[in-house]
Amino acid sequence: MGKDTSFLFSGISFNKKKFANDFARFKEKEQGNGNGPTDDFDSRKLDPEEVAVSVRKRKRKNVSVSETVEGFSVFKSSKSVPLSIDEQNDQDEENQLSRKKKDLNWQIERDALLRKKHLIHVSGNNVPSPLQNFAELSSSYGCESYLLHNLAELGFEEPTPIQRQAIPVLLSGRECFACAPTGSGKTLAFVCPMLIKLKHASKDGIRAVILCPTRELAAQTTRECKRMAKGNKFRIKLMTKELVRNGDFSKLLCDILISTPLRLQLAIRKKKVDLSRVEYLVLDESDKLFELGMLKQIDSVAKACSNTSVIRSLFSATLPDFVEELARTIMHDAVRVIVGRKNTASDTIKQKLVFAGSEEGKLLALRQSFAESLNPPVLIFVQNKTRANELYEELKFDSIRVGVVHSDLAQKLRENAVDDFRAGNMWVLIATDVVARGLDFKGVNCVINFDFPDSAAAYIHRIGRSGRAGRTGEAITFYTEDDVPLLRNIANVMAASGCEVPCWIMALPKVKWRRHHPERESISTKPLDQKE
Ligand SMILES: Nc1ncnc2c1ncn2[C@@H]1O[C@H](COP(=O)(O)OP(=O)(O)OP(=O)(O)O)[C@@H](O)[C@H]1O
Repeated sequence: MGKDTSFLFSGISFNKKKFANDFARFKEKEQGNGNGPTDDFDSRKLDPEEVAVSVRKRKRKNVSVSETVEGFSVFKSSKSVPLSIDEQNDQDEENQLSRKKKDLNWQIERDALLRKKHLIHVSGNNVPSPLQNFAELSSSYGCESYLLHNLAELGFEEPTPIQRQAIPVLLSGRECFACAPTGSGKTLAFVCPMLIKLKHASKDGIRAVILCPTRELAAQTTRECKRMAKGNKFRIKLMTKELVRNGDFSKLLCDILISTPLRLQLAIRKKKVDLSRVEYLVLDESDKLFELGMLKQIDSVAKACSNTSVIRSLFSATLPDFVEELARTIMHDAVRVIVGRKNTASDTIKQKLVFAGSEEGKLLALRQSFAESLNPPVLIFVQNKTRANELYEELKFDSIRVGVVHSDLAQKLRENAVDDFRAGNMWVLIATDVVARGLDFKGVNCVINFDFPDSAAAYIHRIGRSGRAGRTGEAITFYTEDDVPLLRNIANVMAASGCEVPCWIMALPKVKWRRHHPERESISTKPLDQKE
């Protein structure tokens, strides 16, 4: 046996006397012309370079290097063999791979912890990491300094949970449907990535569209967008009635267009706008937009945004299952982001239910509560326009500064009412659900549901006008016998956000909520002959 292979049998002694015949045959083969048994591994001369080549070959075939051969660790001894350049490269490659693997695991762990801390729940393939801070926008996503400067000027130190996750999702070019509590900064979550991705103003036509269910919200979003874009020359336009009538978008430069679905649909029909270059389409308050009344309008806008690489995103504080299902069928590889528990109210709002007995009882309770402590600004929601006017007529002589807003008012009056309330000139604003969604009235102390809301979602959005951006707020909901069957549904929302609810209400049977618009007695206390 050649000495080169002796390490394979170290510790084994061969009795040459006892196996003399075998030994003689073996000798013959060894001393022959070199055409010895090629399948006899023991007799082969092992050259270190050959070992290295074989290792590489084996590695390429995904065979582990530390694998043992017939019970012997063949490569243990290779420690003593100096590594060739190829070997060294292989080892470096391997080290790099294991480092990458470690980094990836660390990143996954870090992401999970951050999401857990901020109650962020995600689903989808390869969900991008949540933001640790706003600075990451520039280090990882090329955000320009004007935007970081604007964020700092507004006093936004940390991203809110929805911003932490939705911004990187959209910046990674993924579609997204997101649900986060009222007042949690969803607007910035879709405006910020849009500004970063569009980079600069261009003459290419409309590149982003934001749809909002009401004109007030569209106007507010336009303001917010402009505030964020300060220092950049983006053309950000609100679709007004005048623009639909007289605007010529072929001449009007516009990068980002904000509109209600109806106005945009009209403009599309009149061939006033070309949406074929739209890269971003946002449906804010998406569940409202997907309601029957607006679905057709949304459909025509979505079709007009014909660019196949358009990135669509859906945002709301309430995300019913039917919207999720719809979203899944129309979106590609979308990421779902939920902050907290889906369809719950903000936990900074103290919620209360008050039995008012009758319509008359509600007015009494309201006046009594104002007499005890009126802590403006207060927002009062009623069921319809008639009742909004009736309540306004009752309160306007009560020496409190009160206003009213609903969709029958002229646009200018609507705007004035909202602006006066925002500015603090008006203490109490009586409203229909037209201002229930999205409007950011800073510091509303109390929301009063004078009339029971017509759905759990309406309740969440109405009371969400207070307790915004981490502030505290209060919500009082009056109810009468007519509303008792649906009390449990509201109580569930209250309990989910940590409010106390009487046991008897939680013991009420659960009912499927249909649109709740009971016939209510008039609010007006005027004698019949003086009523309009
Ligand atoms: N990172 C931040 N830090 C502090 N405040 C913020 C931050 N982002 C947004 N805000 C402020 O929070 C408030 C609520 O934001 P926004 O209106 O976007 O909420 P929202 O989640 O869209 O609410 P809604 O569901 O009612 O539409 C605004 O006044 C906004 O300026």
